[in-house]
Amino acid sequence: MILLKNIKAIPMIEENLIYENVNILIEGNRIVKISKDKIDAKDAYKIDGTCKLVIPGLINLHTHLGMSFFKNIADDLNLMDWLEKEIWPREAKLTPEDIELATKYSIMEAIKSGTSTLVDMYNPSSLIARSMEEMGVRGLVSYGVIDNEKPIDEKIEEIEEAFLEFKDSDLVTVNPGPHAVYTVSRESFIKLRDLALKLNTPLHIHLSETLSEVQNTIKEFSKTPVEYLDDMGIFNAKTIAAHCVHLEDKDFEILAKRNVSVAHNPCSNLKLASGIADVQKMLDMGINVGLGTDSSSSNNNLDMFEEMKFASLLAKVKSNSPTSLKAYKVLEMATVNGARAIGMENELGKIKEGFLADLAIIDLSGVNLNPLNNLISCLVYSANSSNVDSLIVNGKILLEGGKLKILGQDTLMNLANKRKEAYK
Ligand SMILES: N[C@@H](CCSC[C@H]1O[C@@H](n2cnc3c(=O)[nH]cnc32)[C@H](O)[C@@H]1O)C(=O)O
Ligand SMILES: [Zn+2]
Repeated sequence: MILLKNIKAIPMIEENLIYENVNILIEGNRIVKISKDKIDAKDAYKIDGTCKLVIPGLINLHTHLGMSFFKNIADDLNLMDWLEKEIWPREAKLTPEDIELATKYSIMEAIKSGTSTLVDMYNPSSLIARSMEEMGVRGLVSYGVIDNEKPIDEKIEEIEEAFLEFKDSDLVTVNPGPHAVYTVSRESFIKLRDLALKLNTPLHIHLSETLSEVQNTIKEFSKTPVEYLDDMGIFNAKTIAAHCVHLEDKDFEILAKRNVSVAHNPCSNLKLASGIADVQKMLDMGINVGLGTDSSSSNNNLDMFEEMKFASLLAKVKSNSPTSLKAYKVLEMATVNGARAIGMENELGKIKEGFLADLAIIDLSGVNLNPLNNLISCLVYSANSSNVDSLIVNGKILLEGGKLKILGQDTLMNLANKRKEAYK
């Protein structure tokens, strides 16, 4: 049992609602009681909430955890130059041991920035899922598929095996992740969709990220990437589509009608000069939009606070209106909407009795956060990951007082700095 005592909370159950002073009891992996009155729980581990704020753990809806060795070595390029000239040749050399180390490094970075759930796209899935379990975070582990020499049927077998291996896991689910329309054939797309339907998992893809992706697809198939996938029935599976930067009006309509969730990655889109997604329009049309960082090689960190601020500021410029994407809406993207995208909206993304105990605690004493006025604005416009004090995932404390409770931070950092040399 864990008891958070006298803490401020943003429960994300009603716009702008703040609990000024509450007690929250966690039993097992759930929040069991939230009360203004004293909660008696003698045996509980107590966390003093003085000068602290608790929010739902953040949900990073799109990332590639295995890419942390490539941070800050392939900057200032557009997507295809970055992938083809710099990233794919290096990824071809990555050993499974190094993918594990890079993944754990990224998970550490995520934990320290208040992220409790990660939606990843990489492989091998069983290794990534195991790394998430070992470090205690929640995740959707999408097996990234790019068509190559390895037959698609073999990959499908691997995905199914990994899915079954983690079927009973409290933390992770394995699912298919066809990379994009320019790397995956029609036949593979359909097989991976059928697999997602069979396993009852989401499908995770990159979609309409750059103008050239859209132009090439129109040239080849006389359809936008969104239309091309829709005509194939891909969105029959519950889809998480990363980016959606270049959409035509009919594309917005298709995404809304087919209940596709979008993972918005503002920093990566800016850094690769892909463009600015029209998030306000998506939200206005009822499209579920969450927030992701993409990898730490195109971002170049996994700080969801930075991502929230960029999302809000960019939406204002994009729609030429400062009232676009107000702070509370961005916070929703990083919590409630992320939970909806992975089908967990009834137990994740809010601070509510019965919900899973995934909570991030912010230390409100930071100089950058004070003088303290509106707590919601403070989180989105003033905070960064260094203000994260603690993280609880599935009822377990992973970070406390800014310190990792599990794997040694120094050990991971030293190992990663040594191994990165192999990929320069
Ligand atoms: N190499 C794997 C597939 C990995 S899927 C994930 C892929 O997405 C790539 N990636 C990372 N960020 C982006 C992005 O923003 N757009 C498109 N691809 C990306 C990443 O480099 C990686 O190759 C295989 O075929 O077995
Ligand atoms: Zn990506």
